[in-house]
Amino acid sequence: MQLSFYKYQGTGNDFVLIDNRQETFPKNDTKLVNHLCDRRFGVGADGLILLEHDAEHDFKMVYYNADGNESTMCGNGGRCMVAFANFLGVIQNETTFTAIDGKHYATIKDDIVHLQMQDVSTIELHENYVFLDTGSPHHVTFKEEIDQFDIKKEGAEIRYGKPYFQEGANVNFVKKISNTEFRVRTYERGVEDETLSCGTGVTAVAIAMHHLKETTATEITLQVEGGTLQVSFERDETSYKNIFLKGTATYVFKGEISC
Ligand SMILES: N[C@H](CCC[C@H](N)C(=O)O)C(=O)O
Repeated sequence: MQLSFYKYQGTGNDFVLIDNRQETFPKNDTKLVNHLCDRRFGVGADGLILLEHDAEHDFKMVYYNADGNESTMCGNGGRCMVAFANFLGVIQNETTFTAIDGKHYATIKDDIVHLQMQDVSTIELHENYVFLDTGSPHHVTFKEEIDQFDIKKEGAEIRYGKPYFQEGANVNFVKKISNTEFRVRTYERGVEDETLSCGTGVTAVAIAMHHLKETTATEITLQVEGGTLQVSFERDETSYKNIFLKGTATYVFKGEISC
């Protein structure tokens, strides 16, 4: 089978994007998705995302981790899908689309995408970490020596350990830079390694830092390995709302692969 794909990246979190509006992609073929994401035998990516028709909104995104399994919301992938939909002419400069965690409003100008994330009303405070779900599950913990530690080892120990076990969680290590800026490195579930950026992850970090009173800002800059992201939000007495993840989403190349 010949498969056309597009490669996009959002602050270094990279994806194989496929226009599946004709519904020809074998969606249950876990081995195929894993192969396409393989950085030596396939295209290479942190994940694969299908663009499909949606009954109510402009399009639907279906997200798969590099391990081949369909997974929960991908914030950087959502931003790349908005850029892809704009490139295909499916949308102009604003959209509402459907993902596994519900509908998302987004705007695009040049290659900057502002993506609205789901509201967050449950935040678990633990002794040395915070857990919250921003469309994907995130464990957030401080790491002073953020440049000098084995993120794959320490990230995997947390991701597979209690209370996550096989279902897992994404693990975000944070260092405060200022009241409005934090450095984040993320070990991603389903990639089972560090990614250069994690959209739902930096969203979780921004909200956790505000909740812990590490910041009074409601527009926060997150320095990630692959670049810089902004997260803005409003806080009412019960939840975080109007949460936006903002940053570049870039077309890299188009290709054909036989598989
Ligand atoms: N690996 C995540 C999904 C992708 C999250 C990340 N790439 C993002 O940008 O939000 C999980 O299985 O929970």
